[in-house]
Amino acid sequence: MASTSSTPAAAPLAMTSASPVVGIIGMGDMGRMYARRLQSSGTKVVVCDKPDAFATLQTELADTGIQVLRDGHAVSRVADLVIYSVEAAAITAVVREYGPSTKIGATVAGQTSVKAPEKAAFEKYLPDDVDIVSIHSLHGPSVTTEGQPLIIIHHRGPEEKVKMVEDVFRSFKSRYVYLSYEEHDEVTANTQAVTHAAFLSMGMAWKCSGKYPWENARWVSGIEVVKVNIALRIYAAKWHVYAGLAILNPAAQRQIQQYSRSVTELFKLMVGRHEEELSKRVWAAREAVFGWAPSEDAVADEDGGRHPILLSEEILNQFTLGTHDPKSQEEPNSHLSLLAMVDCWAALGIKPFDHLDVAGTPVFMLWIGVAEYLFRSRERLQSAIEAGLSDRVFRSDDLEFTVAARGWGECVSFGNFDLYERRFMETADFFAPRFDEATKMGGKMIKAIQDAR
Ligand SMILES: NC(=O)C1=CN([C@@H]2O[C@H](COP(=O)(O)OP(=O)(O)OC[C@H]3O[C@@H](n4cnc5c(N)ncnc54)[C@H](OP(=O)(O)O)[C@@H]3O)[C@@H](O)[C@H]2O)C=CC1
Ligand SMILES: O=C(O)C(=O)Cc1ccc(O)cc1
Repeated sequence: MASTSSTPAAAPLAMTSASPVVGIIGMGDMGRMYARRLQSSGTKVVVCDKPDAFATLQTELADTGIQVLRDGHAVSRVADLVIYSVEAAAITAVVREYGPSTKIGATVAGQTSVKAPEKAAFEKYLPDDVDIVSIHSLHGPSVTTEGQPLIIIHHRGPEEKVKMVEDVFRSFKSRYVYLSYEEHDEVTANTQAVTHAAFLSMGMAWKCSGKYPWENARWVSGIEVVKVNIALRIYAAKWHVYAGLAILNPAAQRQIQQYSRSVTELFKLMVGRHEEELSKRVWAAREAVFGWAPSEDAVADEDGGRHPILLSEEILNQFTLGTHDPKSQEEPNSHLSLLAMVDCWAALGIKPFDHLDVAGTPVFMLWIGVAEYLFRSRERLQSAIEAGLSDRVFRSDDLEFTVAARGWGECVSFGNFDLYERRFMETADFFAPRFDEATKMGGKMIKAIQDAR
């Protein structure tokens, strides 16, 4: 289905008088990042946010060369490529308002993380004489665009419009990935939505336990450091981004509900001490997802190039939390969040490594990395199973995690944005004092894993 281009660093865009004017509607984190990058590559950029933000935006961007216009009508009338970079829940209303003003022959794109509402809005409200070639950068605004996937969706209009979009974004040096609208939502449900569900559940479980994981003597190993930093990185970002891609993506429900089911079922097997059933299920999931038979340890050079080995002990041990010594004895931990993730992938027949190369976000890459790290060693996996069955100290954390995963599953199934915001923000407030530190460490981890690949 997907095809990717591996020539991100092609010749720089030659700017001529015929170069397209790029218009950006929505100057939040992503809109600003796009505007600045495009402007510095020599593209003419016109932007707007809501009309009440006009004056402030004009002052802020006064010396940048980026032209600030009053609203989306003004942007739509002059831009050859219009990019809607607004909240997913707002896309319908915003396109309904400004779409009809789009210049004849222009091309329209959206940055929204979930494409079903965007596609419906474009088809309904854009005039027939404009084309649709949408986009989605699969990374947050603080991550370099270089080498990251940039999805391009050719939905309506001639092939040359795709070329125009490719040329506009050439300076990003991103890796172009070509998908349809539907393929986009399927892939991002498998990669982003379910991954976020796991991290959101971890954060909420820690908050509900009333303790910071880095103050707990058990939170010392490399896997925990990744979990904590990525969870905090997600809670430090904007809730609507995660709510939109979970609630509005028709393909995401199945994954998120399965994750919640996997967590609950594995937890019940642990507390019921159903050793045989639990072991059988975990080892079968390992084989289904990673291809390693239960008797087989997976070491990089025995791996026959089947899957990339992403995280090594050296990489993991570069990162520590608090004053803990990362080399100290690892405490028993069921790693319920990871056992459930692999169980969920197995239950849904998802091959995470196939997605990684097409449309892996940095967060997804780290998540597969730690899952693979736990599962590739038979000893590590066996001790997680044993901890799940017999460790009593950790059980209350696993209970909180199970309740949190069920809660996120329900919240998404209700489609309730207000509830999502409340759950998200209450947890975010608990962790806020550590956001700066966690975001920096999360950034370093992402860089370390990318450099190691
Ligand atoms: N942040 C991320 O990591 C990524 C986000 N995305 C997607 O990109 C889109 C933007 O995300 P992000 O920049 O993070 O979110 P932000 O909330 O930072 O930006 C959205 C901006 O759009 C503005 N806006 C809303 N309605 C209008 C309107 N009628 N006219 C003009 N501007 C309007 C918002 O104003 P106000 O705040 O007043 O509502 C806000 O400034 C989302 O769809 C998101 O899913 C994609 C990739 C990564
Ligand atoms: O990497 C992730 O999953 C993130 O959390 C950052 C992110 C958020 C929204 C997107 O549409 C793309 C990337």
